[in-house]
Amino acid sequence: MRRIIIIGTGLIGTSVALAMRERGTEVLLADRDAASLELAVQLGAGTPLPEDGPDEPADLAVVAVPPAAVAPVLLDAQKRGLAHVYTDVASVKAMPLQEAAELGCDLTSYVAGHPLAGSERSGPAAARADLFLGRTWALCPVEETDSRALERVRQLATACGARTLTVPAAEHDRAVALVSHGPHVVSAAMAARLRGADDVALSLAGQGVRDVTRIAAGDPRLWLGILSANAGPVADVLEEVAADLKAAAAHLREGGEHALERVTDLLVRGNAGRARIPGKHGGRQSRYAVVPVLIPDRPGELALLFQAAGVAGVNIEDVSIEHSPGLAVGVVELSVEPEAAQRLAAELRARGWSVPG
Ligand SMILES: NC(=O)c1ccc[n+]([C@@H]2O[C@H](COP(=O)([O-])OP(=O)(O)OC[C@H]3O[C@@H](n4cnc5c(N)ncnc54)[C@H](O)[C@@H]3O)[C@@H](O)[C@H]2O)c1
Ligand SMILES: O=C(O)C(=O)C[C@]1(C(=O)O)C=C[C@@H](O)C=C1
Repeated sequence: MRRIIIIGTGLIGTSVALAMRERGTEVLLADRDAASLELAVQLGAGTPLPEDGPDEPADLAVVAVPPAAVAPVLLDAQKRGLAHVYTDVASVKAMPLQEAAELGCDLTSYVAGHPLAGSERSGPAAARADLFLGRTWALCPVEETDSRALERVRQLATACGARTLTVPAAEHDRAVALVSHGPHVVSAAMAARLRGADDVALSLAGQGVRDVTRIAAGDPRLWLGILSANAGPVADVLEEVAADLKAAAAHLREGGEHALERVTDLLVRGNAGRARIPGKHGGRQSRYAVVPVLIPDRPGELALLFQAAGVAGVNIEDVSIEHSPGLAVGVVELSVEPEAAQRLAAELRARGWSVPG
């Protein structure tokens, strides 16, 4: 694709833009929020879409705004003739499709889409070009959809490193209620218990509670829009989870062999369900190697670490810090090109850093 337009330069829109820029596609960006647009431009995601549109329609326009804004933004883009083909990335599909039809959008050139990749963070600062690598990208064509439009959106997903799954919108929404929207609410319910947690409990927080609550950090406004647009299927999942939790609580209070067997049954069913999730721990594939470094909790340590990487001539592509409150050390994970990982580890060890593995 020669040129695409991204409307909505948040986490997903900017990530698509960065992925396509890496492949040499020209990207024109628009967002109603001037600061988001400016940051996306500074990150190298593309150039601002001129007020009066492009000189000729782009190959594709990606509408990357919250679910409730998809149909009106699509209608406006189509009226302005911004592109030949349009897609969106919203986490629900039936509602935007229905609203697009009601507003009189052209459904032949619009392919509803949803990349199953994201983050608990929002905005362009959290965007990354490799966000979609190895992930599934759902496409929900309708009867009216032009097959060439479908093919073009499939090309976009493939160019971003994802594999596509074509699925009817209603089926998509029921499926994501189970694998994405329900889990979000469950995570929020557990994380909400921590609001009143005391210092002892918080200092005992390990990886388990971090894993279970990571997605609870997501933007409540965006998530309310997602959940309310998929209310019935999400409520079905939550009722089943609630029934399991209620039964587990009752059996634990009751105690005794029989009751505890019922708790074991839930844990075993949990093992079986978890084992069915495809892929390596469901995690994002990355093209980078990760070098873990133990780092003392002292001012200036990170600066020294980055300086050592500079001396080794290694570019740090990404960095994350695992740090438990009150502990004197943390683990910094440096993401680097695979061929640079050994060189970096050797340089850091030579300078006295502890690099496990
Ligand atoms: N966050 C995730 O993990 C994730 C994953 C897959 C899909 N999605 C979907 O992607 C879409 C965007 O989510 P995000 O996480 O990138 O959100 P975000 O908040 O990071 O970005 C949304 C952007 O859309 C802009 N915007 C809102 N209304 C607009 C309008 N009318 N015109 C132009 N710009 C407008 C906002 O200013 C913002 O910059 C949502 O539909 C969401 O359901 C999110
Ligand atoms: O990894 C995360 O942080 C996400 O929440 C991503 C996630 C998901 O549930 O998998 C969340 C919502 C999107 O619609 C797609 C992906």
